[in-house]
Amino acid sequence: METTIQVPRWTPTPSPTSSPRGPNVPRWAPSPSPPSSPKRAMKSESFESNPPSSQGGNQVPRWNPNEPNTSSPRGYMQNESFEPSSTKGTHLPKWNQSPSRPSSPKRQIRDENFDELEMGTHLPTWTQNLIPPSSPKGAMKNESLELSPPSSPRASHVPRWTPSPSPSRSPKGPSRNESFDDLERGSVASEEDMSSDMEKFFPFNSDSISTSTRPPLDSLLLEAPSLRNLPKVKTSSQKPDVEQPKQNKNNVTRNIDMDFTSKSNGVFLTWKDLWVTVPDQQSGRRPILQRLTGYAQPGEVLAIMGPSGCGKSTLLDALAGRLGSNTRQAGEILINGRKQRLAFGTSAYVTQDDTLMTTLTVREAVHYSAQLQLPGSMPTSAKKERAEMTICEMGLQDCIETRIGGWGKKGLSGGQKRRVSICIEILTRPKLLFLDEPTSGLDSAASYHVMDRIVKLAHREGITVIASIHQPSSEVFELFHNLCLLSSGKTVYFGPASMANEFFAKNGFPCPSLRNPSDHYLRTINKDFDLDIEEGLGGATSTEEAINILVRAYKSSETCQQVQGRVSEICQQKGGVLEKKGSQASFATQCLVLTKRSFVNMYRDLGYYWLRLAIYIALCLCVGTIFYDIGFSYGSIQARGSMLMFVAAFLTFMAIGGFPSFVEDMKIFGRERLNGHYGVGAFVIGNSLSSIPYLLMISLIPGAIAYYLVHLQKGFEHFVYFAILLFVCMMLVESLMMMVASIVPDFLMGIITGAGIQGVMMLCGGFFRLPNDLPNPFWKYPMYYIAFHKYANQGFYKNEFEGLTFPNNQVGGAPTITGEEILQNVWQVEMGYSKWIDLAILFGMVVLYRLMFLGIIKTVEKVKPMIRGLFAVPPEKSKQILEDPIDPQYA
Ligand SMILES: Nc1ncnc2c1ncn2[C@@H]1O[C@H](COP(=O)(O)OP(=O)(O)OP(=O)(O)O)[C@@H](O)[C@H]1O
Repeated sequence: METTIQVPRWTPTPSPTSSPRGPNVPRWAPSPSPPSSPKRAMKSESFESNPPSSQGGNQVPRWNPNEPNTSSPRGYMQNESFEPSSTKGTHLPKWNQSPSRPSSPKRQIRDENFDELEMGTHLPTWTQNLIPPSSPKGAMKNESLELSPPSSPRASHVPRWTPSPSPSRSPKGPSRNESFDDLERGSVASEEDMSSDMEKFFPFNSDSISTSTRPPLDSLLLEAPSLRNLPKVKTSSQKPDVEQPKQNKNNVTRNIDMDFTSKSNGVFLTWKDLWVTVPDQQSGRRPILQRLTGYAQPGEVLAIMGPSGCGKSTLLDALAGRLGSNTRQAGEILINGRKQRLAFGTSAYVTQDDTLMTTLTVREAVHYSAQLQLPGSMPTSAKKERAEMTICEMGLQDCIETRIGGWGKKGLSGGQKRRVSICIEILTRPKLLFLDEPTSGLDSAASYHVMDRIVKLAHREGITVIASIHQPSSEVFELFHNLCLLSSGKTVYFGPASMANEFFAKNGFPCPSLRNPSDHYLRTINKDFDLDIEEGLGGATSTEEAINILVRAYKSSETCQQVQGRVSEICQQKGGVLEKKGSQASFATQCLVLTKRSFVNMYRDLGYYWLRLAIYIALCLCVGTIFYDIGFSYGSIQARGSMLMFVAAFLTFMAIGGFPSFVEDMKIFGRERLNGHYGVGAFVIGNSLSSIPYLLMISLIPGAIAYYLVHLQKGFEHFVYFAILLFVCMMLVESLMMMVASIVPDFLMGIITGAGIQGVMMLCGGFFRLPNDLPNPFWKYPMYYIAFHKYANQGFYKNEFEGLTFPNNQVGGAPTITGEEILQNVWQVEMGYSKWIDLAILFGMVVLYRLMFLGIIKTVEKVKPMIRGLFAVPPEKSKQILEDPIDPQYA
């Protein structure tokens, strides 16, 4: 029987884009020995079936496609018997072990089974390297194999993670079989160019860079001209103008000038000896991050991984300048080698919780965001186009018309919301992108595609991406350039993601065959459940010990030194000052878009105004029927006063009902403000203008019901004044609540605070205690004059009583009493100015309160970093001040 080398159809990764981390250490190492020895082949198998011991971990052999294992039929037989029926179930497929194969009948059978198994999937480009270039049958076989039907139950043996050497880096690449070259020429060329481009600024090993092929959809979406107004990293079609450095695993001493030239607009972020502590009852302060050093650079994705609570989000917050006020930070964070302030438009941050406007559809949310952020010079159609493309990039086209939904009303799923949040932040292609758990809530395929898009975007646009991630699949893990692995705030590993496996293996914790590497790392260093780890040191090592071994090993490793060297290089270079990525839309556009968006939100959110309208109507019907046709008797003087007081105090007090919705708006504002979408001024104007129609509606409809049922003073102008005054009072209460929200962002606490403030104002507003009876100095001066109820009462009273005459029941008095006399003597109203002045004062208070809101936000923005700066500890002192007393050996 003629034996022909066959290439299995099985592909290591689900999509052609996911290939290529060269240096990933394969679980199985086929031929560390001279290829001619049959015994060697057996050796390699026995090595595979028994995971390396801790000592052996240092010597994880690498698969080498260039090392032919040509002459051992026995070797292949051994391989065969070993592989498919193995109870271990964790072996790599045989073909992976034997880059070049001699004639073997068994081989033929085996390969056919694999072909059956994998029919329908495309032959990965790298498998071509297994075919000896001299074999004329290789091409024929490959073609015929495409037709083999799938049936094998061996699917369960398909490994999840394989080394996937990149075709672009294979020395055998050029001799690939013709048919495949035709199929994949474009993508291979692209990969090669991308790879060479990346090599320039990757310090460790150019082999380890993810160089994925670009699917047609992606090129359609991401290469659109409208997406390219930011300076770009060289892409596949562009040749680097600087000669590439030689591929060198430990090459960190590259020309940094070149980095900054080719990425002049990119952001190099470095942190050195970074500590973050929080107050702790027992020990004063507790370290969350301990002496972290690292860097992130343009075009690359740094993944921060570690067990839950290890400090991933804290690291992101520290780097993004968003630490909580109770934290203290020490160490140095530099942007392009300079001390610069982040946040407020210099970077984009997708936080863990999705703060989105729940009433909007996906399309609306992204469109509004595009209009808010993209330059005014860009035509509206181009903005829309970019929004649509970004939605498609994140795979949201099917739910584009679905409302985001939230509390009480289900809309998008958690994973879909995540993607909307990412969409909004990548619209402008920010230079620095922080992603906190970008794949949480996503299935593995969605996670892969989302991360793949982000990696490609980062590469093409020169974006520096730092992402915290919980448990990436092996395919997602392969996409990352660098990995920062934390445990209890300490660095377990920082370096190329592709070399982490080697690091773990070297230090006695090799990743078992077929286990997802990220799973393995997390299992090894998660001490929350303090289980003995299964592998490494024979299962006798506690997690705590394992962490300590790894932390220590990392500190003394060459990788650590390289990282520190790289950080120093970047710091010395002093790159450009970070430009604000913030909105490029004009202030007028921002106001307009925010007004529109807010108006739509208020319209769709029942709790904002519609519920209030219903309750106001009900209340006004109550008032109208209780005080129905109030008349002009002497007793009606008191009744009018009470009814008007209820309107001024209680109807306006009800404006508090919209506070929860406003707090949600504030959260969105907070996120968008920090990411530089717009400023406080635009938000205040947008919110004020959008609420006017609703407040007018609430003032007019319920106001009319109350006014005309009670038969207050006749004359349309009196009703108009009544309605306007009610409207201004409601705006005023909303402004007051805005101020409260800026200080107390929790809605329950905010409502209590707001209600308390209004209660005090009501008390000293001149109704429950007449102005002249209010105790001096506090209640009369200044409280009576501060309380808006004073002006509201006076306005309503003047509007109602002026011009009326009542019978006088008082003994010895005049038969009648005028409205002016009542105002002066009964209600003790200041008569020196007209009711319109009261209205103007109230309107002035609305403006003042909103300005105060603006002032508070601005002040907090300015003062917070100053306070943080005061408490921050310079790097040289950080060690003495914040040294961890619990674990001094690692400090
Ligand atoms: N401002 C703070 N005040 C008090 N403790 C804090 C503060 N910020 C973070 N911590 C604590 O620091 C630890 C790390 O928190 P962090 O949110 O960074 O963890 P994480 O790794 O992102 O976790 P997860 O993956 O679950 O989101 C937690 O124990 C948390 O309670």
